[in-house]
Amino acid sequence: MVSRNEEKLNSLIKSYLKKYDCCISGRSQDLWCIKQSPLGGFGIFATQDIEPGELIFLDHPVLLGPRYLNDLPDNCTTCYCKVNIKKCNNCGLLVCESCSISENHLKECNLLQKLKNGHDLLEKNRQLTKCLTPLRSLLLDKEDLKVVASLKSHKGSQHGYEVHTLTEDLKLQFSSEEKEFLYFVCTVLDANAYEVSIESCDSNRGLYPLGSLSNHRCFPNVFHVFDEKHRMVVRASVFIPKNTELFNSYTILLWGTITRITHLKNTKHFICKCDRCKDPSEFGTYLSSVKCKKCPGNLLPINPLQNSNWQCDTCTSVEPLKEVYRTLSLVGSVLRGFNNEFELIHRFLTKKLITLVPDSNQVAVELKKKIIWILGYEQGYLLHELPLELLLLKRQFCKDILDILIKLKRGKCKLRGLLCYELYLCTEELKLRQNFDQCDSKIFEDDSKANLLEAIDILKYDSSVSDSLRQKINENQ
Ligand SMILES: C[S@@+](CC[C@H](N)C(=O)[O-])C[C@H]1O[C@@H](n2cnc3c(N)ncnc32)[C@H](O)[C@@H]1O
Repeated sequence: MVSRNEEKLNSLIKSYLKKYDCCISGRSQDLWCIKQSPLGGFGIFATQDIEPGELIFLDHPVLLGPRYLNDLPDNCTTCYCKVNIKKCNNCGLLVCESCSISENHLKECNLLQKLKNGHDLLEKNRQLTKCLTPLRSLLLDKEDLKVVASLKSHKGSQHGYEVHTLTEDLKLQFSSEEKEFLYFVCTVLDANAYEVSIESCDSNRGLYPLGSLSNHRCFPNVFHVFDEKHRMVVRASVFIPKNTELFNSYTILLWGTITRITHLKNTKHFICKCDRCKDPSEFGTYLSSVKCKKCPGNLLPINPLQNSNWQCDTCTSVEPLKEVYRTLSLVGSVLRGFNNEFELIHRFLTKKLITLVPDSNQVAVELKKKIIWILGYEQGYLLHELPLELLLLKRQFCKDILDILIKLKRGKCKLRGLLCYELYLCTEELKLRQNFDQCDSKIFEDDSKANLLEAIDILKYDSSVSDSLRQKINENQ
């Protein structure tokens, strides 16, 4: 990483965004600036009061490509589509018919011809694809290289495994400078890259230079989606007063504190000490809580930032941390075993899980999310086929999770948008089936409209929404 200061970083990032047409039209001044953060390093700050939902910045990926996964889907490595995909006869990368002769693919193909040094890549194309994102850095121009060099990188032997795959498994030949640079890029990607959903699939990662400068808080004040040009669209979740730092979240919002802290420590190498992490009940959500064995109360950590014992919020009895971990890892391991089997999930949730953890525990929430997207989508459970009680169950689970988002002070975010849309679909289906008296029907009508408008507002720039929601968004423009 090159030496950084506020002035250099602001000017570098602003000219980068201008080069890629990411300036927001009609605005005389940016709503953000980069400053030293009290958390260490740099962060992004509001230059004026920002209203909920306001567009704060657009960002272009300086690097974009597949994540390092063994089960990558068969998408075109250039445009990410799934139509007419074939293996390139020269480099082995999967490309669609039109991209096979595109400038972008040909540049990558030529680079690989140079690097492969007589070795055959055709049979190893899956290994190659998962290393493609850092490899693409060898094709960046000088200005973009400067941008990458200005970003934070991680140290440690757990980073840079892609270089090992490229040199040892694929036998690609790099100069020592290229190898060192590739290693650096991998450590920058690990510190900063975002998971990007393209074609409804989350197996891509993108390095967004301005997005990379936002620090983490477990109750973020901004949210982002990716548009059809793969730009990151960052908006305010809540009202953000002038000079406040803008925070993203590097974890899944509905994870409990233990899971978030472990994830942040292992992947981003810091301990978050935000108000949510410090609060035993996580703003009253009880996301990581377990049931007390002695009374109907819930156990909470005495000090969530230390390995403290847990105490019941009702009878005050104390349980050793080891025992709580045992319950949490038991219920967590069951979660991984479920596919989209409604009956099994529902039985486990209502008969077993509920005896071990409160119904807002992160595992219960994860199962409720699974159920919300089985009911209405899986064969045998399409919306019009659902018995009334399952339609009401889906609706209730949407409301339960929306309540948790409110307690977490999350404001607008992608999950809220998706849940509001599911609630809208449930209410429309209920309207079709039931005879309400006039008053009920008015409440239903207002509710349904408000949910649809909220979903449209939150997800209007998101290229990964379903066709039916996209149609509603287009009708509303
Ligand atoms: C994506 S970068 C964020 C920008 C970074 N602060 C910089 O100066 O470039 C991620 C790194 O920022 C730091 N960071 C982010 N959020 C933090 C927080 N809440 N507390 C402490 N450090 C944090 C950690 O070092 C983390 O690995």
